[in-house]
Amino acid sequence: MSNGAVAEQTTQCQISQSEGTSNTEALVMDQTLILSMHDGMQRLHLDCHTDKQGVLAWSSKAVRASHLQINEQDVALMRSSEVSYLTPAGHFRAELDLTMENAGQLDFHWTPINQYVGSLQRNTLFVSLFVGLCLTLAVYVRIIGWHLSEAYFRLYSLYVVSATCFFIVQEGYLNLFFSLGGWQNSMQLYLALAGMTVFWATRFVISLLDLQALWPRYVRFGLLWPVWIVLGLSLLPLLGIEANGPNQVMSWLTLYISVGNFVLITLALLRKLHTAKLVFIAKCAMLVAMVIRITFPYSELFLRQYALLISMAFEAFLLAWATSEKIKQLNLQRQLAQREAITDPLCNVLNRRGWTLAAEQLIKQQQQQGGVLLVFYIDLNDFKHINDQYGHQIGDEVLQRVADILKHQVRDSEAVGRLGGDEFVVMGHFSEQLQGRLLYERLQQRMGNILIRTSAGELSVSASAGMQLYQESPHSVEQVLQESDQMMYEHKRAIKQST
Ligand SMILES: Nc1nc2c(ncn2[C@@H]2O[C@H](COP(=O)(O)OP(=O)(O)OP(=O)(O)O)[C@@H](O)[C@H]2O)c(=O)[nH]1
Repeated sequence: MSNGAVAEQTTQCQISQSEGTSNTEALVMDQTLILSMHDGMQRLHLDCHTDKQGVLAWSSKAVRASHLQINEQDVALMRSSEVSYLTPAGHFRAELDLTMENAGQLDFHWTPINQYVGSLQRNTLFVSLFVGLCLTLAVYVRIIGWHLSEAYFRLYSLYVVSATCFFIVQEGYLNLFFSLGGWQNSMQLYLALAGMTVFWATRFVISLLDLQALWPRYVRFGLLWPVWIVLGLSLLPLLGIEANGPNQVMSWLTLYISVGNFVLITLALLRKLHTAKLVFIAKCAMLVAMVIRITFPYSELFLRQYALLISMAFEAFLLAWATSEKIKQLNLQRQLAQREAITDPLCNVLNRRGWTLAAEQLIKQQQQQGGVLLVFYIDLNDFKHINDQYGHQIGDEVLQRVADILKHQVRDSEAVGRLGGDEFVVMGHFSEQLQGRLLYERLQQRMGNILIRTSAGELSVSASAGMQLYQESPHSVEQVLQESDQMMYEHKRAIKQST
């Protein structure tokens, strides 16, 4: 026998499905052996030679129960995320009893102990990092959205937490804390978490992209109803109802919902919907990881496990980003709506409501800081005549031009408003009385006789003005308006009497 053959014999197990048969398969240390198994209970006989301690393990989830005897002694399970047994150095014979949930392939790994412990620790660190990241994002988004009524904050957290828990259970990480075969390995828990993940994921995406507003019928009957059915079916085993039929329906419905969801996200992307790009990239990352996992179930650890984990964390991050983008967009819309609510659309100055709010602020400012308040109230003279003679559109141009002139004369801190019709009002707060008077004179001079260029030619417009200078803060905006309106009216009467 050559040296090579001796070395080979010292590090491998011969595995047979019945004792004494010559029909054996070789499990070489540090390599994977895939065996075809039928469902139900079966016994494997192992005849092993090795010069170092090893760990015998498999990652298939089809094994419901296992029991190993080495040299007729029971071997206890190692506490690890996967089912694993410590094997001794030297020559030993072993019997491995396996109960398979269904027929299929089983991947055996037999790894030297030092290598196994190293990879286990690396694995645990890696998983903790990504699971920690996902859960932190879920909590963070929930805290940010706590006081906001938008549903997608809650839905995001529920989705990410369900998906992370599903991953933890599926990969067997709870086996590190609880003895194997306990509740954490139950099919009920696995199905319930799968159902919840599909449910919250679908509802989150629908809510974030407002898909129901775009395709109300399809989203309602084609996605929301099926997703409720999936959730219901996934919870059936928890109520003690276990059957293969509902599980199959759930699998097919889940596939249909995922495809439907993906199609709508793609359509939303094509419509250039806000945040659709981020959601699309996130879903593509998950899709690629899942395809890899399904296509290469026995590939190396990175592809089998980490690809899904990294995609999950990447997806959680992108969806959190999409959620914050959505909030930014909503805030912008709100600000715009608030601005619109206080702005005069024709003249782009404050409307009565906006001006009243600004005036209240200026009165408060004077109460706190002292100084004077100037109020300048104008009403165009015979504006009706302009409308009648040149038309409403030219009238509008005149009003816009008057508003422009007023805005140009004042600082940003002064409130310029159109109270309605051809009435405008300016209010400013000044630390010195002189500053207020100077503005008044400037406005009065500018508004005395205005030449306005319109599309009907140059028009001469005049205005009556009322001015009030308050050294003591007025009681209310109404008082200010009443008094300055009165002054303006007197001015107008004087003009009319003189003509
Ligand atoms: N073009 C235009 N006209 C408006 C608008 N709002 C009100 N008006 C007109 O403004 C005119 C205001 O008429 P009055 O309040 O009688 O004022 P006036 O013609 O300037 O007369 P006196 O104030 O007495 O000098 C009315 O004919 C309204 O129809 C608007 O947004 N655009």
